[in-house]
Amino acid sequence: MSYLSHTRRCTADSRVGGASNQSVSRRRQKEKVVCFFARLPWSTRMLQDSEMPGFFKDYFRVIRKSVSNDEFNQFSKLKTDAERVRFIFNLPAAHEIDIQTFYKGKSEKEAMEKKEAGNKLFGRKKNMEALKLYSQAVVHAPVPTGKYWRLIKECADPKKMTLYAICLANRSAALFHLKEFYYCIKDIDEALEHHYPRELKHKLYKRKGRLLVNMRQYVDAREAYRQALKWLDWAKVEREKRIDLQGDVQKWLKMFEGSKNLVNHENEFDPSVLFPKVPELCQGKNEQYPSLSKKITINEDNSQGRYAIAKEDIEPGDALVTEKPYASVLLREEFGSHCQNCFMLTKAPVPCKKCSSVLFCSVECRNASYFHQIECPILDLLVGSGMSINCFLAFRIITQSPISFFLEMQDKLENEKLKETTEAKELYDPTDFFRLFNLVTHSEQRTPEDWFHRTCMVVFLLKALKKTKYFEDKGTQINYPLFKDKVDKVNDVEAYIGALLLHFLQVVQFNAHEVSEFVTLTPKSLTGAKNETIGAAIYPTLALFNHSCHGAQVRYFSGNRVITKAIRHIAKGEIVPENYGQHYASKNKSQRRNALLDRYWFECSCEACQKDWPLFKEMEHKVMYFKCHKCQGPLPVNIAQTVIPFFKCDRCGDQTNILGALKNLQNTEQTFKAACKEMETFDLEKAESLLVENMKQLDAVLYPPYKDYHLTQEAYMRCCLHAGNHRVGDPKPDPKPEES
Ligand SMILES: C[S@@+](CC[C@H](N)C(=O)[O-])C[C@H]1O[C@@H](n2cnc3c(N)ncnc32)[C@H](O)[C@@H]1O
Repeated sequence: MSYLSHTRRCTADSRVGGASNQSVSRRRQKEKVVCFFARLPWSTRMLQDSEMPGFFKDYFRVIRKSVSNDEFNQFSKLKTDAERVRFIFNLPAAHEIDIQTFYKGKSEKEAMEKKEAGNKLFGRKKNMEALKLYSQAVVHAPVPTGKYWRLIKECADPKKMTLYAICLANRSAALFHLKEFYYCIKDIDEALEHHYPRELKHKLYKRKGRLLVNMRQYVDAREAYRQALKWLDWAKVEREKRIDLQGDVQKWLKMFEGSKNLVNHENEFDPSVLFPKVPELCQGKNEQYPSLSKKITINEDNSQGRYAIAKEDIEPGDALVTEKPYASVLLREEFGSHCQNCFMLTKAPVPCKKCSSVLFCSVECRNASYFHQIECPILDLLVGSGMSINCFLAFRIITQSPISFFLEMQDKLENEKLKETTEAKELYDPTDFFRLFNLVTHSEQRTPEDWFHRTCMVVFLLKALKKTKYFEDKGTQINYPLFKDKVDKVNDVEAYIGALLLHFLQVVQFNAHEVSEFVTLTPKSLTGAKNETIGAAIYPTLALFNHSCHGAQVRYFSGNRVITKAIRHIAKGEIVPENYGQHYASKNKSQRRNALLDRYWFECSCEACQKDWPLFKEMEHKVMYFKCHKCQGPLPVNIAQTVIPFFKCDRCGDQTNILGALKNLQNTEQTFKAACKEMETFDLEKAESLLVENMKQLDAVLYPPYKDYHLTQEAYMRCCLHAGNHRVGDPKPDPKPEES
């Protein structure tokens, strides 16, 4: 369900993420076996989504063509990001496109129509349907900002001024009947803050009073009834009716006055329950890396950079990471249904005050979204450029903080000792800008063409940013001339922001993650369920995990917060890897290694690559690797030819009788069957714990790869995904498979 009636139309030709999603689904079609590991689905090297229309392609071509070989040589010798930005900015060709701002503004007409349609359904007690229409009305209604008297003076149309509040109030009535009390109160408060007609206010306060009584918030309820009584003086009703209404309210007030110790009981309604539960980290928070479990720490070496390792044995099911993103961006096609700030599905959306292009789940999320105040007038321009979601993410890192924030950082960033100040032993705070800044960029390996392409994108983004109020922050104007109207000039502050953008375009290339939501066809079945991408985000601690084609964690989300849990045993001292979308069971070694080299610029040498593990469909299990009872070393056993159950370990020389292990394997079968039953009856918590037990049983006996372990992991991951962001509905359709 989208509350933005024109979002879908608009996405057909100018989506940020639509085409990316197509490529995800396409990949999934091919990877029927493992589909929950994907890191960033869109090509992380590309600045523009290759499948998307958009003018950036042409913009880049024009600039590149305008540069002579000599000029390009000059560019390739530049050393700093700011120099590169200035170079491209000073090219006349960079100013050949005219950047226009454009608000997808409010529509009084549309709001009125939706409200009227909602009223009809509400009158027929179709509250759910009415709620949807009222929500659309709320999104399209002009939001009066500023003081009432000022708006009157400016001759604002009084009807226009109250429309937003009336739509909210109507929606609150539908929410009341749907017993969605939390959202109902939120709507009432928002309506009262936005010029709800004073002659009707008594009704809203009375509704609020009833709700608060329901929620056992008696002190607040008394205040709401007092307000109702006060505003009844303005009600346009016959005298008798007024007396009636007053009597009703006074009855409640008397009841409150009469009761001793009137209190607000503990509010059962905690808004955090709206989010999927975030588990406690296994053994609690790591003191140095608060997003990690105590069982993990971060190491560093010359060949692999930083990576996570196990400080002690990790078992399947252990919660290893929970982290809020430093920045996140919702896919364009989710704009009509999810909150821009926290990515939650919105039940009663709150719109931007100026445009009707985006939604928030609450006033709090709207207030927390400084980035949208900046991006609002250029959102369609950015979308129309066809830039990838990665570029959007780099841009968001800038737009989510005011310019003053970056100016304060400037000296520190230029300080050569930056690395030292953020190194070892110190707290690794994922909200710290410097931690983000220090993520991998591989700048030293970039080609001049790569720098040129990236810098053109930066110049486009900078030109767009200059069209907003971003650079109008006080500090900038004092120290630097504002070139707001001079579109082809860049001052020091703008060049500095451009340099940061160039840096973060590189950071997101290697460190961004997709954010997903699990879509089930019905509320109580996982059959046909799919994990779908809804956005992208950057998690400064999770970004420190290196890749292995034999992934060790399932990743799922609560809003835009990431959670990971172990899906296999990892011994103390071993690397705790992530999987960057290249799993051994679904892609062969050369496919994986090529993709990793292409996207992440490293050659994978994980165990699956070194031993060239088979694909899932090719696992035959003639030879299985049992564990030596003494040293845990691998014992290769050819099941078909085995007569004597004793096997000598190559590592320690001891003999192991595998009969016990074979018996245990039979038990694991029972556990798996029991878990499947629980999944069928939809007791996913029970299923989850049986699957954890099953993984532990298998871990005790055999080394991977083998089918049973993989199937257990898959089932477990589905249970975890269901515990995270979840929607019931039709998954996005898979496009036709790619021609090979
Ligand atoms: C998301 S970062 C991982 C953290 C990174 N190692 C660091 O020092 O910050 C991705 C980069 O890490 C390196 N990397 C990841 N997995 C690797 C692996 N298995 N072997 C070698 N390098 C790896 C690559 O340079 C890759 O571009």
